[in-house]
Amino acid sequence: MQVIEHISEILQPFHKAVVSIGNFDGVHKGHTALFQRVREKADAIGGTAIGITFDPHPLVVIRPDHRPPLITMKEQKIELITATGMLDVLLVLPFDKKFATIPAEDFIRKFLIQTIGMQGIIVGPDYAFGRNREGSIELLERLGAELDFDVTVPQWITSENRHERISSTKIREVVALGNVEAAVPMLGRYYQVRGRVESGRQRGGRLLGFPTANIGLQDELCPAAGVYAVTAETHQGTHLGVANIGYSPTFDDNIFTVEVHILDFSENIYGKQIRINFIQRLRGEKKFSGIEALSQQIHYDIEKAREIFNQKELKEKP
Ligand SMILES: Cc1cc2nc3c(=O)[nH]c(=O)nc-3n(C[C@H](O)[C@H](O)[C@H](O)COP(=O)(O)O)c2cc1C
Ligand SMILES: Nc1ncnc2c1ncn2[C@@H]1O[C@H](COP(=O)(O)OP(=O)(O)OP(=O)(O)O)[C@@H](O)[C@H]1O
Repeated sequence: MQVIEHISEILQPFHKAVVSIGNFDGVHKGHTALFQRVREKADAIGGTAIGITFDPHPLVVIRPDHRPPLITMKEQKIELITATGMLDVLLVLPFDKKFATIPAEDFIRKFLIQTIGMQGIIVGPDYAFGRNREGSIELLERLGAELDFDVTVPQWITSENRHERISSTKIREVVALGNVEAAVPMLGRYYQVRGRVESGRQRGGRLLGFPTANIGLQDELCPAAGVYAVTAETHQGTHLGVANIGYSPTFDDNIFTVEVHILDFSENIYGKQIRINFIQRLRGEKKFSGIEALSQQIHYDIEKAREIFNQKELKEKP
């Protein structure tokens, strides 16, 4: 899949472009179903399957106070879309204030038709884009009749054990509440955060007997404070672990951290990028009477996490 991040890189329209447009935050099962339809339609007409997304997320520019925490940062989003194997091209359009003022009709005529060469578009049932959400399905259908492109609106994709439709919003809600398990059927994978290992307060190893890698997050969605069974991906592979998110109330410094104790692991990974996959929430954070009580509880947490891993046979990368 070719990834294009600047419009100037598009030198001529694509051959019979079939496109889908969206933020695609999380690249959830609803999004992958759309990509599948784009692939099928492109194959049917011998065309090019194209995804169009934006960077940063439009709300960061339009309503920064309402910007959602992201399920996937740009790098992971591109990786996941690539991994679907369904698209030929992904356009990641730089989104800024000027871009936000383009009327939807101009965007369709000048960009989608003239620049991209669009012959078909596939969007979900509520989709609308552009200034004031003018780029509605009705507008697409009207211009499709005039300019000769097809508009396909598939049914909502709902998750197997829930009756509501899958959406980035719903995934953010459940993860923010710590219900990371509920995100799995919607994402088709575990919820993951990525970050660089920063130095912590040096208490974990020395005082508690459980060294932890502290992770610096950027704009990603952080699961609710608490303790989780996780896997951690390092340069050495995938390991089992227990993560703690919160303020470590047993100590009084009141600093928010995301940290993971990787089981059976003693490498120095300061400064390295790691990825944490959230399998299950074990409990909320608690204030303990002292270091010994906390340390004992972490032993129990690890036992519980090992049981969960064994049940799920999660020795390898999920
Ligand atoms: C699995 C696990 C569970 C934890 N649970 C709690 C907790 O319930 N309450 C608490 O105050 N700290 C908890 N901690 C955080 C420790 O207090 C923290 O790891 C310690 O302060 C070390 O911090 P440092 O890595 O910055 O040195 C937990 C840590 C881990 C790894
Ligand atoms: N469950 C779904 N089934 C089918 N299409 C979907 C589904 N969810 C989103 N889409 C479609 O995917 C495209 C991208 O949508 P978008 O990035 O806004 O995702 P979203 O999950 O609706 O996000 P949000 O919850 O933040 O609005 C749109 O055409 C949208 O209608």
